[in-house]
Amino acid sequence: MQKSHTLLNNLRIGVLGGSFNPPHAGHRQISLQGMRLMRLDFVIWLVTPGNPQKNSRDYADLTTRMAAAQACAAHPRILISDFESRNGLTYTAETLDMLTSKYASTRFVWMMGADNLNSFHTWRDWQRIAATMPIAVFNRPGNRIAPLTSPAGHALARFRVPVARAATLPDCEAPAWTYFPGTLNRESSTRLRQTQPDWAQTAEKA
Ligand SMILES: Nc1ncnc2c1ncn2[C@@H]1O[C@H](COP(=O)(O)OP(=O)(O)OP(=O)(O)O)[C@@H](O)[C@H]1O
Ligand SMILES: O=C(O)c1ccc[n+]([C@@H]2O[C@H](COP(=O)([O-])O)[C@@H](O)[C@H]2O)c1
Repeated sequence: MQKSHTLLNNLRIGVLGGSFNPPHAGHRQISLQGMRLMRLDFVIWLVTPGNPQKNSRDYADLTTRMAAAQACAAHPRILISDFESRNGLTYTAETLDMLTSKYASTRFVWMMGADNLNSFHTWRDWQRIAATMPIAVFNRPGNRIAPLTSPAGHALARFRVPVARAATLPDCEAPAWTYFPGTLNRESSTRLRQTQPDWAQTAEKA
């Protein structure tokens, strides 16, 4: 009992926050890539009740996005969570504070696409986020160079851990981050909303 409890406490978990409106192959691909290269036990898709910088009236409801995420992930080590809505959270800084205080011995890594590193300096308390847990940034078409020279990329440059040492990232003291140039996935929720405008109704019926 004691042994399995200790094992649980030392899990390595990637946290991929997102709107998932709808979820897609790009989310799955970076989750599997992150899992493999950082030796993560699990990746949690943290389905946001609403990105504080987006208009949540444009979203499908949380239950629909969660169900679609479950169907899209279809992987025993990708977990879908409504942690933010259950705890009345929308800002990532607050979410990560609560996660790290609730699960003090879990090694968390915040995961995001390169487009979000470009705008990271506009997030509330972004420096506190960077000081809370290591960050994994995944390349995305159209974002090859800009993220590294973005205000946050620039400010955090000296804390960058080379991708060759990505397996150590979950063990690093924050701030620490790795940029994964890896396989690019062109999928986006924006494109899917255009090509499959009735995706939410389909997900609700499934
Ligand atoms: N194809 C992709 N490659 C790398 N990262 C991605 C990709 N798609 C999404 N992400 C990242 O996954 C996280 C959640 O993304 P989100 O749910 O907003 O999907 P999205 O495709 O970016 O949506 P939208 O097109 O509506 O902005 C974000 O950090 C985003 O950068
Ligand atoms: O906390 C913030 O200020 C903040 C600003 C923009 C985005 N976020 C979070 O970033 C994650 C990715 O958002 P999105 O909409 O690009 O999927 C999601 O968890 C959002 O809540 C957080």
